[in-house]
Amino acid sequence: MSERAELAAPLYGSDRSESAQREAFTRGEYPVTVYGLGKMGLPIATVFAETTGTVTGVDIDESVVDRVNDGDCHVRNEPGLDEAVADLVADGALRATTDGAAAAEGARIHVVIVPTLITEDHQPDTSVVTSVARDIAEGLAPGDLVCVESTLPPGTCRDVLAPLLRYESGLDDGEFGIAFCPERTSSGRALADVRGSHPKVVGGVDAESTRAAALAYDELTTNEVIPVSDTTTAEAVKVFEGLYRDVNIALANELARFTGELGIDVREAIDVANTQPYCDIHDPGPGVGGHCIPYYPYFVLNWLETPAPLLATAREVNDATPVHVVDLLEARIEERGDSLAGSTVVVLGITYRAGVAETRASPAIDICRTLDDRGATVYASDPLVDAEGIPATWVHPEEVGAIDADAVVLATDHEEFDAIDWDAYPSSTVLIDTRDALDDDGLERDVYVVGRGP
Ligand SMILES: NC(=O)C1=CN([C@@H]2O[C@H](COP(=O)(O)OP(=O)(O)OC[C@H]3O[C@@H](n4cnc5c(N)ncnc54)[C@H](O)[C@@H]3O)[C@@H](O)[C@H]2O)C=CC1
Ligand SMILES: CC(=O)N[C@@H]1[C@@H](OP(=O)(O)OP(=O)(O)OC[C@H]2O[C@@H](n3ccc(=O)[nH]c3=O)[C@H](O)[C@@H]2O)O[C@H](C(=O)O)[C@@H](O)[C@@H]1O
Repeated sequence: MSERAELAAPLYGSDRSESAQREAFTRGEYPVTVYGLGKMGLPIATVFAETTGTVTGVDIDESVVDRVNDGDCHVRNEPGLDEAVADLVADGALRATTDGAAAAEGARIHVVIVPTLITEDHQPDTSVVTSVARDIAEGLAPGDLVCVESTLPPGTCRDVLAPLLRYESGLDDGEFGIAFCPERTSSGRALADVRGSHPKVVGGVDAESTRAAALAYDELTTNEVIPVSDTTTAEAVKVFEGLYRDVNIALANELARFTGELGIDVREAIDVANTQPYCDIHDPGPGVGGHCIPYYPYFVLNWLETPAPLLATAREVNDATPVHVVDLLEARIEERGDSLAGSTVVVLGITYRAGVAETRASPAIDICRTLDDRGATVYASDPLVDAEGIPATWVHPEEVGAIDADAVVLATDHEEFDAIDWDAYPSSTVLIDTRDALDDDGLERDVYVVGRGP
C-alpha cells in the first residue's frame, strides 16, 4: 500500500462495522475529491463538505479555483450556495485546486462531475470524463472508491472507465470500487436537490462498490438511496429520465402546432388533459436547450446499435421548433403586408431557460440565427449572458423598450423581463410569447402565445 493510504482507512473493502464506517465518513476519514466545480460540481462539493468536513474540489478553470478558495461562489441563482461556500471554505472544509492528479493522491472517495457533451456530429463525447479518470488513476490506492455522477452513455463505466482505471493505476479488479451515482439535480434548486429532493441511485461494478457508495450517499442525502444491479443499470436510469423528458417535450411542441388549424387554445386542452393521472403532457416552448436533455438521446442513438426511431423523431421535432417560431413570426409580419427581411426583431432571452447562465443548445440562439438568415436586424437581451458568437446586438433588459422593434419574441422567460411594459409598444409591433409567460390578460393588445394563438 502507498504511504498515503496508511493515513486513511479504506471504505471500499473496509473490515470495520457499518456504523464505524459511517462515523469515519462523517468525521472526514475518507477524504473526498470532487472533479468539476461547475453548476453541479460546486453544489455537490458543498454537500460533501458539509457532511465530511474534508473536500478538495478540482477544476481546470483557474478562475473557478481562485474564486472558490476565496470563499466566493461563481454559480449564480442557487439559493443558499453563496453562504455555504463562504462558510465551508472559511472552516477549511472545502478547498480547490487545478491539480487533479495531486488531489487524487489525498482522496479515498473520488467524485466525477465534469461535462459529458456531444461533438458537432452528435457523437457522445466522454473525453473529459476519461481525462479525469487518468488524473484519478495517478493517485488511486487500494480501497478507494470512484463515484461517477456525470451522465454517461449506458455501458461506459463497465466498458471504458473500469478498464482505464485498472490499466492506468495498475490495480486489479476488486482492489478499488467504481459506482455510477447519477446527479438528479436541476439548476436553481441544486443544493436542495443534492441534499435529497429525489432518491439517490447507485450502481457499482461489483457488490462492494454498490455497498460503499450507498453508505456514503446515505450519509449525504435526506432521501432514500436506491442500489441497482450494476453501473450500466444506473447509467440507463439517468439517461432514460432525460429521454422521457425530450420525447414528452416534443409531444407538447407538436400538439402546440394544432392551435391554428383547430382554432383552440392547445395549452388549455393540455392543462385539462393533465387532470387525470395517466397524462403528463409537458409545456410547449421554443425548443429544448441545455447540455443535458437535447444531448442524452445521442448517448443512445449514436452509442447503441439498436434503432430508436422515436428518440430520433423527438429530436427532429424539438430541433425544428425554433424555426417554427420564426415561421409564426414571419406569417404575422406578412399578414400586415411587411416582410421579415429588413424588419427589426428583439429576442428576449439567450440562455436555454430562465435563471440559468447556460447557452449550450439554446433555442433562443437558434431563433436569432434563423432571423438573421432571413434578413432581419436582430437584437438579443439577456440578464445573465451577452450575445458573443450570436448574430445579434446585445441590449440590456432595461433598454429593450428603446428599440424601435417591428417584433419582439420572448424566448426565455427571465424574471427581469416581467418589468417590460408591453402596452408601450405600438399596436403594429408583433409580440410572440413562446413560454406563455406574459400576463397578457391585462394587455390592451394582441400577443401570439405559442400553443394558444392570438
Ligand atoms: N447541468 C445540469 O442540470 C446537470 C448536469 N449533469 C451532468 O453533470 C455534468 C456537468 O454539468 P454542469 O456542472 O452543469 O457543467 P458546467 O459546464 O457548469 O461545469 C463543468 C465544470 O467542469 C470543469 N472541467 C472541465 N473539464 C475538466 C477537467 N478535465 N477536470 C476538472 N474540471 C473540469 C469546467 O471548468 C467547469 O467548471 C453534465 O455534463 C451532465 O453530465 C447532471 C444533472 C444535472
Ligand atoms: C428529467 C429532468 O427533469 N431533467 C432535468 C434537466 O434539467 P435542465 O436544466 O436540462 O432543464 P429542463 O427543465 O429539463 O429543460 C430543458 C429544456 O427543455 C425546455 N422545456 C422543459 C420542460 C418543458 O415542459 N418544456 C420545455 O420546453 C426548457 O426550456 C429547456 O430549454 O436535466 C438535468 C440533467 O440531467 O442534466 C436533470 O438533472 C434535471 O432534473
